Amino acid sequence: MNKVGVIMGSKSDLPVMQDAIDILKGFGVDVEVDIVSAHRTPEKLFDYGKNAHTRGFAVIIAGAGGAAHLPGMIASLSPLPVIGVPVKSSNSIDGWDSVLSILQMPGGVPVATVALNGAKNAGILAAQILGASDLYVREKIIAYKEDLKVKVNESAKDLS
Ligand SMILES: Nc1c(C(=O)O)ncn1[C@@H]1O[C@H](COP(=O)(O)O)[C@@H](O)[C@H]1O
Repeated sequence: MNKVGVIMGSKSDLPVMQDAIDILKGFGVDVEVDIVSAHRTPEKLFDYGKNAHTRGFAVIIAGAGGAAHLPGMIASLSPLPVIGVPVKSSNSIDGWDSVLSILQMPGGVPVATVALNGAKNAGILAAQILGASDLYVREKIIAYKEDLKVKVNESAKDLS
């Protein structure tokens, strides 16, 4: 099965990015996690972006805070779909710096951007991309959606 690469600019992003890792593992998807920084490890960034598609990855989730250039730079180098997770880092401008850095990509280089700290949705979206051609993962997504519905309906029962 194809893997999902989960990368982040710093280990300090891990508490947020863990949500993507957990949900993907729950769907039975292989995940490889790494720290890659456009600013601090530019050579590693270049190598990762150029070679991810030859290493068995089908989708890349990239999370970063502040001047979050990691997702966009990976998208510029890789033919794979890139999902960007804006992370609200400790010295951020309320997370807006990261949101805008990841969201406002120039035409031709898309990054599918989720909400601030929205790593869980990034994981679900990555699984859905795999599920377009992988029946096993698709069935997991269908079951997940069914479970969401059941939980909401059960929570509504408690109201009366
Ligand atoms: N935005 C980037 C990039 C990048 O875009 O390549 N590399 C690190 N960072 C971000 O800097 C913040 C603070 O990092 P530290 O906690 O290590 O100081 C993190 O949220 C990281 O994603």
